Amino acid sequence: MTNGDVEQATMKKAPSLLDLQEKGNDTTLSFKDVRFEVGKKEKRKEILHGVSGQVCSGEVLAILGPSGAGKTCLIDLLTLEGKGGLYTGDVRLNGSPLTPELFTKYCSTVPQVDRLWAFLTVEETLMYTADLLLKATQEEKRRRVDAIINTVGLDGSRHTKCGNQFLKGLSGGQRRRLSLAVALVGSPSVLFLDEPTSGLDAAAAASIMGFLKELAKASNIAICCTIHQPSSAVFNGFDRIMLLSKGRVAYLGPAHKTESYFANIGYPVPHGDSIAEHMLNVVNAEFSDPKQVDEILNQFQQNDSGCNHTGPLGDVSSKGTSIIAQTMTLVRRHGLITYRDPSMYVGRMIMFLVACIFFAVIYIESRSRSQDQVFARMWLVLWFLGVPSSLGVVATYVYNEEFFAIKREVKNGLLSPYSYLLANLIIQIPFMILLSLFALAIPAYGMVKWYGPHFVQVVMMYALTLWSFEAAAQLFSITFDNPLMGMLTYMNLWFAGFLFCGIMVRESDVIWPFRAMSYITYLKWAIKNLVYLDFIDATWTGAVDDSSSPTGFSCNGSELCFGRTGKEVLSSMKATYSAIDSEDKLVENAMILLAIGCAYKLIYVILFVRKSKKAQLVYPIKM
Ligand SMILES: Nc1ncnc2c1ncn2[C@@H]1O[C@H](COP(=O)(O)OP(=O)(O)OP(=O)(O)O)[C@@H](O)[C@H]1O
Repeated sequence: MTNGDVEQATMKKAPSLLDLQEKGNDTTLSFKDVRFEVGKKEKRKEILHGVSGQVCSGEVLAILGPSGAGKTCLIDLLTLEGKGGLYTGDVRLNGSPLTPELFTKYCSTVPQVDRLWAFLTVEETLMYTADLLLKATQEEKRRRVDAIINTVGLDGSRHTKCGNQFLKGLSGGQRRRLSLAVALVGSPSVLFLDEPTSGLDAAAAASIMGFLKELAKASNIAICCTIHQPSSAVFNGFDRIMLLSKGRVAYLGPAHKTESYFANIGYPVPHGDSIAEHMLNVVNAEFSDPKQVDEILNQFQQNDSGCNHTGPLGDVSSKGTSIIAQTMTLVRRHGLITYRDPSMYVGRMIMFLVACIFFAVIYIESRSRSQDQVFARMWLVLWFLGVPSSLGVVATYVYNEEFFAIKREVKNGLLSPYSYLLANLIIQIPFMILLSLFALAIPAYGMVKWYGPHFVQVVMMYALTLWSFEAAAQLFSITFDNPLMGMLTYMNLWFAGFLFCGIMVRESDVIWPFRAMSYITYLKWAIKNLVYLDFIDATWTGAVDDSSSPTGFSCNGSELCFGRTGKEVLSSMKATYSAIDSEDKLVENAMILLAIGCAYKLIYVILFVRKSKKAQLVYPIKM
């Protein structure tokens, strides 16, 4: 028995979403004379040339067309998802202009690229979605999730992780079905799917289209999808189609009337060809006669009466949980993901431990705290701080991926960006302390004997440094869409921090405006405090009282002579490294570091909220 058979078999037993017969109110998404143009002045190019149509509840509208016809641009416009360019026209939901708020309440999207949480199973993914979205008892949510799993035929895979390129999990088709299942949790009135059959074999594609048709009817949902190259079986799953070519409508109407329409305008389907294949061929501007394509486009008369519902939209009172409830769910969800996914923290913990043990072995002689090991000990602090903090670059990548998944959830009304930011902070802080313990406990305190009584202060200062770097990593993770750009910027910041930390070059030797870097680098403030805490109260060997020396001590003729006490050693070091503090400035330094970290975090929060809520508005037509 194959997986599919098991799924089919189980489908018969449990109730499906279609059996629940939750019929929403009648809905019409209408769009009139929508246009999309890019470029300015003489480079201006119109891509959608006044497209009109509508999607009604209970039916599936498929947007078809050859490559470059404008399908993605149209679905982007309808889902307020554009990426640059000017969108104009009139898009309405039951007569009201479609705003981002209305979209979040009543619509849901299934993007072409599945943005699933790789380390969660099918069941966990849907249960967390239900927890985030629905005001219902656990039992009600469980029942709904079970029905959805059964509906999309994933019962046999309910405990399989979603997976990604590194983790084996669901197959491509199963991932598509899970993305659809996630979108169904909130019972949307309008469902948009971008290429729902991409990556599926012919049978799976036909089955998903058949299911969508049934779902549209059973739940009274308006479904709008783009399809690249439908097979005959897939084509039969559409109620209505909109055929696009060169950004214009070549046909809009019932799918079953397509064949007669093309025959009437002089393009009958040749014997043996499928209607889907034929119509895509005759409107293909790149591979057919352009005059023929223009003729077909000019012949089309918009007379699709369709529906025109203007009544109230569906009841959404059972949707939308409080920010606190969402935060708690997200803490549980991301706690579990963090536990399972080594890329964010667990991998770094191991790398911190290994890297710091390596440095401790290399600098093992510095445990003697003798005069000739003073600088070695300071360098060790720098390595302990510098190398682990550079690994924050991993976070830049991971947060970038996470952002796009969260953005999708914000768009589909699952959560507020503030809940995510709060949950992230709640998880981040203990992990920063854990990371610090991995970096310091064995290597620093076990191996090179850092000054024990200051353990807690050192760990806290170290955790604060890591948190500040993490804030920068988060900011750069969303500054650019491309994670590589964020990673490069993070590494630049880190290198600048290393250069201007007060050890490599004297602050006073650096010309302005570069000197400003030494004030905003994290490492400088962290090194000051960590060196101070390890040095100040420890006893140093090799120096003895010497009343004949102006310093009051000497080292049996050795030139490497820093002092007997921590204070003397730090004062001597300060002559070479102005960044070293011999006075207690622990609180001041920590506060400066915290302020820099908070500044990065604040910019991150502002950018995150703006970007995650960003919607491409469709402007009214210019008169
Ligand atoms: N921002 C943009 N700037 C310039 N041209 C654009 C932009 N966005 C889309 N286009 C152009 O508009 C046309 C329609 O693009 P669109 O992605 O909507 O096609 P499509 O029908 O979805 O094609 P495919 O099936 O191959 O994905 C293409 O020629 C594309 O190059």
